[in-house]
Amino acid sequence: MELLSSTKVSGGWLKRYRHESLSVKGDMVFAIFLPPQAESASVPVMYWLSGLTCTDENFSQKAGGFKKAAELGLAIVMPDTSPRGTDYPGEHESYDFGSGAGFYVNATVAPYSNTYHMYDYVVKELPTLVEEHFPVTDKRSISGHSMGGHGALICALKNPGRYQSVSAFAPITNPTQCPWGEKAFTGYLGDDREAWKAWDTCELIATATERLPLLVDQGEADNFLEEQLKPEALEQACEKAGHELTLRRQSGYDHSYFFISSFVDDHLVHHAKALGL
Ligand SMILES: CC(=O)Oc1ccc2c(C)cc(=O)oc2c1
Repeated sequence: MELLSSTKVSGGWLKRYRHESLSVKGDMVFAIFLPPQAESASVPVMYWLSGLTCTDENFSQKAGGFKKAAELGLAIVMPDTSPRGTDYPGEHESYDFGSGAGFYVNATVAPYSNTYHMYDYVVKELPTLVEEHFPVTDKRSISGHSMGGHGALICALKNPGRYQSVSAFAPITNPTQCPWGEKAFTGYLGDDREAWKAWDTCELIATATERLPLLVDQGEADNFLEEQLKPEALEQACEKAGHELTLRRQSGYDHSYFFISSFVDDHLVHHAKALGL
């Protein structure tokens, strides 16, 4: 692992690293915020999954979450949103597919299947690395925004026992039924729509064996609300399965990090409680 930068913030430290990833067969960059408590004890971790076009840096620079995380004694790990450094057909042509748009799935269609294994990376490889090298416990929570909200929800639903809590900001709730999801899943998973269901929150809710309560914030002035995000589909799936959902529709808020920064403290407190802080 190569340390790229180390910055003191809110009494803790924000560090960025580059490392060689086996899951994506190439270098990946991630950031970790270590609260002041990590100087004398191991602390639990919240994984933050960012959305389309983002990198490990968006949460650090725009969410404003480190003051509360420092107060709570919570580490935050922020991975990148896709593998980098390849040049597959279509990889750099649009904001919603390829580079910066890994969708937190394991691609099965060539050439993306060679390296686009963001699910394995964020669920297994990165936590193993983080727990080996930093003063953190194996108590984990997961959250994210938009494409990353979808990622957080599927990672939790597909891995009972792995996370203590899950939350999301404006998540893509039903990717098999919206344009962003249909485009990404076709490119990464192929034409068999049945295979897509293993990566769709609304489908996974029906068969979830663990019933972690979901906390979701959604801005009502979000331009992507009706066509892409579909919170009502999540509401219906949760209602049908008897899965606890706190869906907060926030009046006037859009899809930006201004929205995230307005409610990030609530999510951090939600995770801290579940993590026993
Ligand atoms: C920094 C920032 O604003 O990030 C951002 C902007 C737009 C989007 C969209 C449209 C989708 C998504 O998944 O993430 C995302 C993130």
